[in-house]
Amino acid sequence: MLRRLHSLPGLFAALLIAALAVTGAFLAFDSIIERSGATVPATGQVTVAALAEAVQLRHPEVERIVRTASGSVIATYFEADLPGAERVDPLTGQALGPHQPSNLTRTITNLHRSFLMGDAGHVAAGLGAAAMLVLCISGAMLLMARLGGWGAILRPSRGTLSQRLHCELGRFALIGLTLSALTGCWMCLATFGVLPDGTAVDAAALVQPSGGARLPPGQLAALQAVDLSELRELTFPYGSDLADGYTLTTAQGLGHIDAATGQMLDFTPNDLARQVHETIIMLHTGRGVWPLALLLGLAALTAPVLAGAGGVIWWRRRAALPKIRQNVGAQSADTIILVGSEGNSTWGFAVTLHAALTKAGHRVHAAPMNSLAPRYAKAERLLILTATYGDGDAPASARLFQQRLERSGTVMPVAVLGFGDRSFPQFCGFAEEVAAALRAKGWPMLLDTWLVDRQSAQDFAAWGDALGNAIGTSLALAHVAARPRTTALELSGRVEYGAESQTPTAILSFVLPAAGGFWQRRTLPRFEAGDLVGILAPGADLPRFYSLASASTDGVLEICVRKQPGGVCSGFLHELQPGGRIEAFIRPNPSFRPGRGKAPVILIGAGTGIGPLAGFIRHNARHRPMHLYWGGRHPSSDFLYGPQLSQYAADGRLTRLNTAFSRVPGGGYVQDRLAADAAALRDLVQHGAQVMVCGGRDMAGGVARAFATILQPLGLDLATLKSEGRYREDIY
Ligand SMILES: Cc1cc2nc3c(=O)[nH]c(=O)nc-3n(C[C@H](O)[C@H](O)[C@H](O)COP(=O)(O)O)c2cc1C
Repeated sequence: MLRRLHSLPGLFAALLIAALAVTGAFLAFDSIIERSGATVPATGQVTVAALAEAVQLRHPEVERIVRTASGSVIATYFEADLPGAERVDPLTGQALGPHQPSNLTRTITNLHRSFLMGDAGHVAAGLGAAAMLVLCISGAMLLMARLGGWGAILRPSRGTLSQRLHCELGRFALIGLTLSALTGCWMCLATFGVLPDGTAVDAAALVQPSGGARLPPGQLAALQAVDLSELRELTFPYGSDLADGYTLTTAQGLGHIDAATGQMLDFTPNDLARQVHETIIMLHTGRGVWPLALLLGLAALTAPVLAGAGGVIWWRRRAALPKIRQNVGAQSADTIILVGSEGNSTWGFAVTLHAALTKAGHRVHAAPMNSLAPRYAKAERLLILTATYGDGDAPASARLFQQRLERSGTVMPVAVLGFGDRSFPQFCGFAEEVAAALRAKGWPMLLDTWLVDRQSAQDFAAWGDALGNAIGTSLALAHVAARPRTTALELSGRVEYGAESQTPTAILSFVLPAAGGFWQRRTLPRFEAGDLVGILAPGADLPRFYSLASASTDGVLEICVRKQPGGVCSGFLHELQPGGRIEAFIRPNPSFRPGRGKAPVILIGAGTGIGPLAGFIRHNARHRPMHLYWGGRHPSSDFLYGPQLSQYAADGRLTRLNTAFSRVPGGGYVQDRLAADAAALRDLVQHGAQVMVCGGRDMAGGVARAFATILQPLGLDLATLKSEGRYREDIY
């Protein structure tokens, strides 16, 4: 709901808001420029009386003196019956030059207020401000949910470039945009009289002027008592009409002054509505308060970029979701299917289940797990299908589920089906965690938690039978996995290692095959080091995933593959000769990338885990401190990337290389090197270092234990570091 609330007005109002924001930014910077060019006397330095006298000496037929919010003083007058206007030096009352309001500023002001369309435009601008307010509030809540609460407001954001851009800019501009939107709504409502603006009506003076001979303005006591900084506008008495007096508008109110006695005849102070309205205008425009104008202007400039990045995120999310036919609304469905997926294969199973239940006469709603609603009006059961990622962690579309479950007020029979891979120790760990959380909240279980290994269609069909029995509907779940869309790549080079230690390992480089036709891809799909490539070996239904050691900007797709005993895909890749082809697709892995900034990075890996770590170092063009701890068997047979690492250390991309070889006399493992370097590592952590671990499960376990010990004296633990995104793992 929150996401929809954030994306729908975002999409509809993107153009409207972008126009308001760009024009608003122009006006904010325009006011800063005007302010920087204006001379502003100190309080107490100049009285309105002195200025009025100086101006009238030069222009006997002066009509009005106006002081703008930016501090500029403008005088209007008649000379030989022709109207004139000039800018006035507030210190001396001397002319600074003719006053020529900029046409551009006027046009942009009107564009900003009403899109040059009168009342209809005012309404559109008001709706734009309202949409922006909804976006700011829903965006702030989404941001908090993403970062992990208000306490984590400064935590670095993660995700794709557009997600990070949207988060970081949104966080920077939140206060400015919210202020602009809120005050913009207020001003629009005030324009149409829905809210009071307390506009003072200049009625004639309540007390009649004496009608005597006029004194020079410099001698009028009521004007002598007003400091220039208080002035808004001073209207001079008309021509020779002795019954006419001065009208003075100040920050406090409006009064009339007898031109002969210099006495204030009456004074109407601004009422509360006027004071509030003026404060709102100041908060909206930043006029007179240049740091606020700067904040508002910069915040407004981010709005078009936020809209663009938000649009990309929305489009990607939409494109990634499978199209489900006859997906009933959440509040009308009798069966809710919630899906936790990262690579979308679980969605394929959900579609099969949805179709079977719909065919059996149920009204079914399917959605990501993150969309768990606080209540469902008609639902009789909830079916959760979820994959597991990381080391027993939630997939992307389920990260908010447990938080939402905590707040949910609903309870109904539920069944959890886990999707995972038995080669991971936390087999379907997240599904088990979700089932336990539901039980703890008192949700009755329709079935025990079932687990599906490696997307097995048989496991799924068996669960379908059990579910059918439990709900009294016969379900035949025949799932045929959709083959991912792949790109053909050609092996361009291989470097082999590990022959002596009986661990054949190869660094394989792939390129696009030479163009074979107009329709063939000409550039590599986009990826970064640390992303995953799924490779479908000939005849295999399921892809094997490898961490990428290169980025697409390198022009090659590079992976490190160790030959597994009996491994279909690793065997196929090791047999592949230059020119041989693979079918591959990219799976972004944004959670395994060095965070932004200059903080040091501690890279830890063993064996082929060096792949993405070497990629990170290769792309460390800014020479941010990078410390590599890597473990292998023997330096002469399997020192992967040995020559490149020496090169990186020499040119400054790698700060320190620490290797541990297990098959040399007195050798050890990478965690031993960490323990020996505990003090230096603690120092790096204290300087904000991020730790990135890549490699096999046993190594990762040993590293985690070693690091927990290293952190202890700092009063830190791994869980804290992980929650801050400073301890990231890519384990296989
Ligand atoms: C990087 C990565 C980490 C994984 N971690 C686990 C895990 O800890 N436990 C598990 O059972 N399966 C794990 N898996 C396997 C996935 O859960 C499994 O392939 C699932 O079917 C993927 O579903 P999806 O395509 O809908 O995301 C992992 C897969 C990948 C690519």
